[in-house]
Amino acid sequence: MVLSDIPLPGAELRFDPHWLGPLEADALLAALHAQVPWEVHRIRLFGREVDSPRLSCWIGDPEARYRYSGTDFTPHPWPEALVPVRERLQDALGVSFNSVLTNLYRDGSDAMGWHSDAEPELGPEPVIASISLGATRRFALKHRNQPEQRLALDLPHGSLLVMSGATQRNYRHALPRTSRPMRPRINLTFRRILRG
Ligand SMILES: O=C(O)CCC(=O)C(=O)O
Ligand SMILES: [Fe+2]
Repeated sequence: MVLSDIPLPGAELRFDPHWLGPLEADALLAALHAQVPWEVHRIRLFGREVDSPRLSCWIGDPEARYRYSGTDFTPHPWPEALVPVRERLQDALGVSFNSVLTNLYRDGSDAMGWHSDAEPELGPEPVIASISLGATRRFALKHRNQPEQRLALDLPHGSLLVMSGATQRNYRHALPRTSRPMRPRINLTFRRILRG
């Protein structure tokens, strides 16, 4: 496992395209597909409540309650398949994570719009560890007020992207939809909720 820095002014990004081996990644994808109680979360869009264009599940320790897109989530318990993944991430990064937001993008029309993970309960400089499984999708970052500062990064099966430092304060990110045929993709964003 090799995490390399990705240079982007005002951000702190580390990336390993092969954090999980292909067989490990296959097994995790299959287990999560089966074990996670996938839900359609409601999000606020231009002042209206709509279904989000993906399936999601909020997982975490019991005290890790979280407000996301205007909704309060009580976490689901950790599925067995995620227990060793959390341990390995914590050992590798020296950070303890008490929750993970899982998203299932069923095909290329499932997506996530521009946002930053800057909720107050994550603290001022959160470490967010993002594992991708399944289809390779393009992840985009753009600076809040310097439009020339932007980055697009393909996130392959088994990859790990770590966002930390001022990344959430300075940048928004998104997972755009695509018209190309896409198999399903699962993304896991491990987080630490500071107050219970
Ligand atoms: O699916 C992705 O790669 C991004 C997910 C994300 O930004 C989030 O869960 O906050
Ligand atoms: Fe995010």
